[in-house]
Order: sequence, then C-alpha cells, then structure tokens
Amino acid sequence: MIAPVNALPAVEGALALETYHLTKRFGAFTAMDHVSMRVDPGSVHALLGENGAGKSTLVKCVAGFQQAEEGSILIDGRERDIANPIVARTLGIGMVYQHFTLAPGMTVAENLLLAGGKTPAVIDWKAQRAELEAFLATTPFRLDLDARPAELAAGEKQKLELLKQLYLKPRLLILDEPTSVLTPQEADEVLGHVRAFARSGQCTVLIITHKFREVMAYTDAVTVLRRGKAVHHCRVAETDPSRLAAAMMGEAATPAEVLHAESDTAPARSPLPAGARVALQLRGLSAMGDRGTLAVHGVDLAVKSGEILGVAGVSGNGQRELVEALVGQRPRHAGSVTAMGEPYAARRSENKRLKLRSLPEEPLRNACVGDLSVAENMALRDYDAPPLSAGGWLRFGQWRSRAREWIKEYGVKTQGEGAPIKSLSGGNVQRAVLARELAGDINVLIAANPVFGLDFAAVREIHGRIVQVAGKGGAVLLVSEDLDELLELSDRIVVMSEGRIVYETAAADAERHVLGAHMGGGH
Ligand SMILES: Nc1ncnc2c1ncn2[C@@H]1O[C@H](COP(=O)(O)OP(=O)(O)OP(=O)(O)O)[C@@H](O)[C@H]1O
Repeated sequence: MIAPVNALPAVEGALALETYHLTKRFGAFTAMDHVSMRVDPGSVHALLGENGAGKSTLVKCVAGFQQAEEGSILIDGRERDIANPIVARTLGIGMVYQHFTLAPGMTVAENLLLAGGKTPAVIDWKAQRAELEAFLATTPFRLDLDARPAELAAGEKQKLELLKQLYLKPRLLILDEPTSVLTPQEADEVLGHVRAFARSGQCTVLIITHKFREVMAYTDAVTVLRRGKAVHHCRVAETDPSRLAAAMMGEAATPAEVLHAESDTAPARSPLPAGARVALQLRGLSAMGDRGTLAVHGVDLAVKSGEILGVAGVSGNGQRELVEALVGQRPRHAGSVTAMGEPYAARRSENKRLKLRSLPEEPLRNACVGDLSVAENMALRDYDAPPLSAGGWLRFGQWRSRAREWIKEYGVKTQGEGAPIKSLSGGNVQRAVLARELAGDINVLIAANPVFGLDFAAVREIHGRIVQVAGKGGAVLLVSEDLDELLELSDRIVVMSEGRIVYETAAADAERHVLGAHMGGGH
C-alpha cells in the first residue's frame, strides 16, 4: 500500500530514491518507458541523454509535476504517490527547473520567502532579512535581496532558483541543467557547493546535465536515457566520456562523434579576408537597466563581414541589456547603431532588408509563442512573404511543408509540425528557432547564449552553423557566458564588465586567466 503523506514523520537528511518501471505517455507517444533506477542517499547522480530522451519527464514525475501512468517511485524504500508538487515538497523533494519560475514583480528576498509557501499574514521583515542574509552567507552566492528578477541576468536568476530550493533544506535536490548560463567558474562554484551539501549527508542530488566535464568532476553515478529508456547505469569512477556518449547515442553515434565527445572539437574557420567591411557598428550605445540606472555605458563595437566577435562577461554585466537594446527589445538611451552602413533601429522591415537576424537567450520566452505550433513558430519571421503567403492569402500548406523540411534538416524532435512548440524539450525549441533564424542569406547575426541547454551533438552542430554564417560573409556578434564557446568560435573577444567594454584581444592570443580577471572586474 502507498503510505499517505500526512502520516509521514518529519524526516531530515539525504533520502534514497528509486524508480521502478516508471512510464509516462503523451497521447500515443511514450516519453518515458519502464525506467528503473536507483539514487543512493547523499550521492550526486547524473541523468544524461540526448535532447528529447525523457530526462525532464522523469524528474517532473519525481517532483510531482507530472504523473506516470505505470510504475512506481520509492523514497527510502517505500512506494509514494507523488500526486502534486506539494506532496513532493512534503517528502523533501525540491527542483530547480530549466525554465525560470521566479515571481517577476517580487524582489529576491520575497521570492526566497515565497518559495517556502508558508508566509505569515504579517511578515517581520527585519527578522526575515536577517535570516535570509545569514542563509546567503552559508552559500558562495551574492545576490542583491532588493533586486527583481527582470533586473537579473540569466546566470543570477539561475543562482536564485537554486537558492530558493536550498533555503527549504531539501532531502532530494533535483537540478535540470543548472549550469547552462553560468561561466565555467560560476558552474564550479555552484556544483562544488551542491556536492558539498550532498557530502554533508543533508541531501541527495539528481542532476540533468549535457556536460561530460561536470559529470566526471562532480557526480558519483550516472544513468543514461535514450528514447525514453534507461539504457546504461554506472559509477563515474568506472566510466569515461566516450563510453557515456556511446550509451547516449546508441547505434546512431559515429566513432568520431564518440571519440570527440569530451573535446568538442572546434569547427574549422577560414581566415578573415583582408578588406572586409564593417557590417555592424555600435557607437556610444547606452541603455538603461530595469531599475532606471545605466546598464550599458557608451559601448563602441565594430564587427566585420565574415568575423565572429565574442562578447564575454559574467552574467549581469550589461550583456542582456546590450542585446535587447540592439534588437529592439529595450529603448536605446544614447548612441547609434548601423548595419551594412545604414542606420539600424531594429525595425522588422530593416531586419528584412539588411538581412539581420537574432538568436535571443531563453528562446521559448523570447523568440516563440508557446501555444502556437512548431510550423507557426517557424513562420513567424516571413509569414507575410512568398512562398508563405500569396496575393494577401496565407498559405498554411506551405508553412507546414517548409516546417517539415526544417524539422528534418535540423533534427528537431517533435511529434509533428502541428505540435505546440512548448511541448518540445528545451533543446528542440532551440533547434526550431535556429532553423527559422539561420535560413537564407545573413549579413549580421546577433546571438546570445545560443547553445543554452543543448546536448553535445547539438552544440557541435549549432556551432558549425554559426561558423557557416561567418564563412558565407555574415558578421556575427556572439554574446556568451561560456568562455569555452567564445574561445572556440571567435576571431576576436571583448570583455564586458559593469556595462563597459573593458578588454579586447584577438582570440588566437586570448588567455583564459586574463579574460577571467577582466570578467571579474580585476586587471
Ligand atoms: N507535455 C508534453 N506533451 C507532449 N509531448 C511532450 C510533453 N512533454 C514532453 N514531451 C515529449 O517527450 C519527449 C521527452 O521530453 P523531455 O523534455 O523529457 O526530454 P529531455 O531529455 O529533457 O530533453 P532536453 O535535453 O532537450 O531538455 C520529447 O520528445 C518531448 O517532445
């Protein structure tokens, strides 16, 4: 019999998790197929798998956000019916999502308190603030308690999501790609803290990641999912990235792909032609942050045709505001922008004429309409131009057939072009947006954290496509919090710190520790 939750004694400390033949279907599609696995108490356990393998589905069932049709979940050896997130919470299960779940109008402090779900009618703010500050001091993270989520960069939001869960002292902490928007240093800080938390016996950690380095450095055991099935279980001490990659990809993997799983070999670049013209120019561009203070201070940048200019920086140093001001999602306070020598105000007509594209971060939120289908989302840029419309009529058949082609070309895993885009896994949403934005000729591409959440095969593929854009003469402004990505793809790298460009170097001469020092505000 399944034990009722309200009969539970208040247990503390790391719990043991097991799933037994856990199965979840969406209509006729089986997203998770008889998955059995075991996570030892106090361990850090990694879930690996290609985009769409079923990792998020599995953890959502454990966290009570979805219900499995078959199979069971055992906590400390006892079967539990985790009917909803409140039950999960009662059992000590906390989850940090791939998509942000912060209350937008509330401050960091309020978001932390809200996470507890037990806010009293009258809050003693003085005492609560002291408690929150004491809690923050036990972690390596520094966040402004009065900031609101809209003012936080992706990396800071990610840390706040994690803090919200840590504040609740979970017995099982589930992390869905927690380091996608963190710099390598930040990722080490976050994972180091989480592992220490597990080692102390306070909680067990189940972590979804695409990064083999993180699996090897921070986890104890791994379960690999492929097409909804658990195909491989092992201890990290007894495996290596090549074996894990082979398990992830099954027969689909080529020996070269498996061999290079850990090194993520850089796509080949051709040298920048001598007389290349400046395709994107920013002169003294300034933009306000969400709190009415200047977030971007007079930025001057020039990107030539065929060049990839990387913008490095710790999240929260104005990169988000810079991209938003460039692509028309935030007013420009001062300065000017030209594309292909013409003034550029980010109008849709200019994007079309000047062939300027952008890949924003968090594509489901910033570049898609979640309830619309994959085909409709793929048509958002040119639905009113031939062949998608003719004589004032929208030709939906054309939308669908082109979407089918792109789904195939970009390997988007979806139940069809008619499926709502929000039903796709994170990595597949990204692929669908990339297919739309990278189609046709491109003069200028502005990309912000373009491989957020993608598995290793997809990262290589997308990097290859960005390099192709430059290879065909497009200017690429690549804003990324991932230094490895910038070092691998860029011709030149600038560092942004506190809203200013503080350092510039040719990528070939770039030294990681020097970049890191400028990113941290030191010199
Ligand atoms: N609500 C839903 N309705 C229909 N299909 C869904 C739904 N949620 C997930 N799926 C499908 O189930 C499969 C597994 O998705 P899931 O999000 O678990 O993958 P994942 O391994 O976490 O992928 P990623 O690494 O890209 O995040 C995908 O093919 C996805 O399209």
